[in-house]
Amino acid sequence: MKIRAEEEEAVASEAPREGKRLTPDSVQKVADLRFVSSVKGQKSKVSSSPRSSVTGPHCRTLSGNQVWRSPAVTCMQVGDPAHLRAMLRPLRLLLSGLQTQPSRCCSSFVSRMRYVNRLKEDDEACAAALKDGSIFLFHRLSPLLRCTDVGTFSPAALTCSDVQSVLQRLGSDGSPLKEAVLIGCSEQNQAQFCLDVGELDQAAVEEASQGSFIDLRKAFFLLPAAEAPLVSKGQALLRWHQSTRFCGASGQPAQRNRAGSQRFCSSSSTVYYPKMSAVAVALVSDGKRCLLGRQPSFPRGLYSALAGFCDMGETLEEALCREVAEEVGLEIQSISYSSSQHWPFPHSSFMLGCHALVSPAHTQLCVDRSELEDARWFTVDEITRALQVKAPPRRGDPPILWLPPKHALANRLIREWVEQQRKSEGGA
Ligand SMILES: NC(=O)C1=CN([C@@H]2O[C@H](COP(=O)(O)OP(=O)(O)OC[C@H]3O[C@@H](n4cnc5c(N)ncnc54)[C@H](O)[C@@H]3O)[C@@H](O)[C@H]2O)C=CC1
Repeated sequence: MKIRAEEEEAVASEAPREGKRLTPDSVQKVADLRFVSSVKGQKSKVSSSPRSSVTGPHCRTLSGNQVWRSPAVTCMQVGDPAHLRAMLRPLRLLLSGLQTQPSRCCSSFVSRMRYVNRLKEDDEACAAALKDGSIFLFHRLSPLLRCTDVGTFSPAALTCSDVQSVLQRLGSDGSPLKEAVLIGCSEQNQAQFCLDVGELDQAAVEEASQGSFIDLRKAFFLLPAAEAPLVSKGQALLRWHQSTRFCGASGQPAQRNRAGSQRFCSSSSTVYYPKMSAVAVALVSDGKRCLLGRQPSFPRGLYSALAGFCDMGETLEEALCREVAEEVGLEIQSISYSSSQHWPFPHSSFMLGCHALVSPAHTQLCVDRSELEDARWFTVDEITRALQVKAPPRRGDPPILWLPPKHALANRLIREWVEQQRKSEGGA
């Protein structure tokens, strides 16, 4: 693509350089300028009409915060037979945009994702973004939470200067800030980082930052569903850095990039990226009942969907069929994918959730007691009652069924199954 001199200048003026901060907006402006240039380039190849000129990209909001951008609008002289067509073009584009994927999308979501991607690649831009960003503190992998006015909990988002003053107050020179790891970008276009201050006294940091470090197992379930993934991602990245300081090939220290999205060993030229283990989780049904199992380590009364780590080289379907065969001795007939989740316990897993069907003629369980303490079929009424239970059963309480918490993918699969059963009962 050929960009003319003044456009190159315009692109350069928006492109990040020394002393100029990279923001989601500047990333978008550069993309816009390049886009206009590319349309001009394409136009001159297709048509050389002197009456046509490109004025710039055209935005319109279709829904929510999604802003779909149509190709650049071409201006025509009034009186030109093409004038009417040109005037109707925005309407045609809007209508076609409702039916098909537009050719280009520059929603604020896209800008944020591109911005985060740039920060991962550009150490200087990332260091600058940290100064304006928000930082989530952890102490030995426990996130800092604050209690809100309405009694709920929220991860404490500190500014860089807040963290600097906390560090200074505790006699630190501020160098721990270099260990901050990029986790994303907020909807307010602020880069988000996490930082473990485990070297400092926990109570002193809590006092200085007006929050409490809470173990992730507890924190995860105290937080609203929208905020729990943020702390779980932060913890997963910090844990990965703490356990991947050295190269497995050379034994030499592996250096991290500024964003903390990778580590590199210059001795063996190996790049390391954060890792997750793939786990298949399935809610097995025979069409009328669903199958749940429990491990001896589960809290009293808790039953969950069957799950297992994917073996190297296995597909999701193969892993599910193997796990169900191993754990309860059943053969799966069909699988439908539901959704996925990052699960931080005990270490990062990438959970892939499915619904699985077995033949109603072959539902006899043969439980492998080395894997599961128990597995049972439950009716939709039993599950519906269990979904109403608000607190786990205490010692001495009569035995009741207790289901995984709402943040867990297994809970989602169970709710989806109940909904599906109710629908088919209604349809029957
Ligand atoms: N979010 C959710 O809704 C659910 C999450 N889970 C999670 O899924 C994971 C797997 O579940 P289970 O198999 O029941 O757990 P598990 O912890 O009982 O693991 C079973 C066996 O897999 C092996 N293993 C452990 N880590 C591994 C790894 N990284 N890669 C390969 N093999 C490994 C070990 O031999 C272990 O004994 C657990 O981390 C569990 O917390 C399980 C069910 C629901």
